[in-house]
Amino acid sequence: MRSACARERVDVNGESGLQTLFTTEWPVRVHAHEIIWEVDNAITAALHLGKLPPIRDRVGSMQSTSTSPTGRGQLAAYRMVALLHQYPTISQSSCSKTFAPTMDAQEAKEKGNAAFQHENYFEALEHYAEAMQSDPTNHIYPLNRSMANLKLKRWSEAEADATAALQLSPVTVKAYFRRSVARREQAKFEGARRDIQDYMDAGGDSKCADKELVKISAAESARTNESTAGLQNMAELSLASVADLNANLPGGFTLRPVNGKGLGAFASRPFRRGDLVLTDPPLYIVENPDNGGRIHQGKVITAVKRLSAADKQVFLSLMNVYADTGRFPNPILGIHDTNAFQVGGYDSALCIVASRFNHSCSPNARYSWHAASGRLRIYALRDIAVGGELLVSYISSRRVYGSVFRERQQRLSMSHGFTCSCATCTLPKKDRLSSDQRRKELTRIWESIPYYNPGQTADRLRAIVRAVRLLDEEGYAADADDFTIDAAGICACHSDWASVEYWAMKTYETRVAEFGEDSDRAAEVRSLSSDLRRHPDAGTQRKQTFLVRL
Ligand SMILES: C[S@@+](CC[C@H](N)C(=O)[O-])C[C@H]1O[C@@H](n2cnc3c(N)ncnc32)[C@H](O)[C@@H]1O
Repeated sequence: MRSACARERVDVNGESGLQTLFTTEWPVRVHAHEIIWEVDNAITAALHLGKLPPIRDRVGSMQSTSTSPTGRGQLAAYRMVALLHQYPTISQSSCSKTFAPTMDAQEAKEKGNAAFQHENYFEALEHYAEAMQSDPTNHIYPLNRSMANLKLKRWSEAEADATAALQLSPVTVKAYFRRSVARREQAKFEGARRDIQDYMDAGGDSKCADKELVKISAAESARTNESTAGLQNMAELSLASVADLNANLPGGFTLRPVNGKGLGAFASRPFRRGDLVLTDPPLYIVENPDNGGRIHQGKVITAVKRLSAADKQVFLSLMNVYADTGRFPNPILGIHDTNAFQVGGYDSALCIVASRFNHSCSPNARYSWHAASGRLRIYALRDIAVGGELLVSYISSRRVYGSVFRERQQRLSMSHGFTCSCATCTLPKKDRLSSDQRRKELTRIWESIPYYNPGQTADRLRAIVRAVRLLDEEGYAADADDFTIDAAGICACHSDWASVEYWAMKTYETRVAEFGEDSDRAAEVRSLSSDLRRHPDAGTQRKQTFLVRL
């Protein structure tokens, strides 16, 4: 064990304390928590002494040269670097503020504790989040929030909070324990066991540790016996939670874990192009400011707070892709942003079941808002066999089929917070380049269409045919109507009524299959052929018959 004398030195002078820490030959039996305790202490002292910058430099250089024979000194160094990253901009004058929790934070924590005692875990989450915002240096707030998240079975959030508590204070025994539970529930057994080891190293209760290790082993063997295909990849939800979710689905598909994407929806019956897969009433709808560029945070929070307890629970079971990023300190906003659909112009709606559908850059299904019934619908864009994943596109038509791999990756990462791993984005390089070529050509055609002069109408129609074929080759089963509607219009200018009929019918069929017969989009083109006959541009060009067809 370390001598009391060394510990005193750490207490009074962060810098020399650290020097002691990293130049001492550590006996093998020294526990990690002791080193970490020292490191934590040294940082505190350094902050008070205003000696943070020299310590930061020193740790940087010591990281790779720790003298600990057990490797634990190195672990401590890494944790220390993590800790220092929390304070990169702290000036000497702000040190005391950093370590003196504000009244607001304390008050929020107490409100959180009161809510927790009354089993209002959801409310507790919010108070702890407020406390964390007012005082991001106090490990107790994320620690408490991790417990509230455990009660709500929000395992990945509980794990993230426990990690945050440990980054702020690496000897928080409870945080190791809570993180182990959260990891066990997510089937991260190795991490869960490591946490229990750290829990014991940090002085945790050995009986509790033993019980938890038994639970980890039981969960692991239950999982090994689990025969359902795909469950091996499950990282977000426990088996029981997935079963609960499946019990409440409308039919036609089930939810299953998909590698690296959380859950996804898989067909449990065959679908034909145009079949209605789902009609989903929103939990809530909020108006977004600035034409949908940003979410209206206050309105979202109010809408969620007004939900029934059961609906709140369902809401909280949804994915929060921002949980570990700090982009949305309030998890409500992170969940909303991950899952909400833009509907009816610039509003956003949260639909529980539809939210489980993953994105593809070559989707086989599409969501559309049916304003008359106030429901979000999902239609099959292609025939889908039993077992196929139902995939929608989260970004609008031309932005998907007209964008190459890199542009789509960037767009989805910026606007939706994830790196797309759909089948198109993970094609082997050669095939991906071909896909990029097709999408570039689609953009070129789209941009060139308005510039064909009246003498080149046959070429314009041929370009439209080429575009529809490219969509098909690309496995992109939507949006042919973007092109066919133009073909109908241009044929009307030349009074080619047979062609108008043909292209108008193609456009209508697409809209019916993709949005439903009773949709506004289908209604817009239902009488396209007769509308075009009356259109002011009809017959304005030399009469001509075109035989260009798909
Ligand atoms: C609306 S949720 C979809 C359902 C989600 N998979 C679940 O488990 O609840 C959106 C999240 O799913 C994941 N996801 C969906 N499509 C994806 C894709 N093509 N590639 C990678 N992750 C995807 C991302 O984490 C994204 O933030």
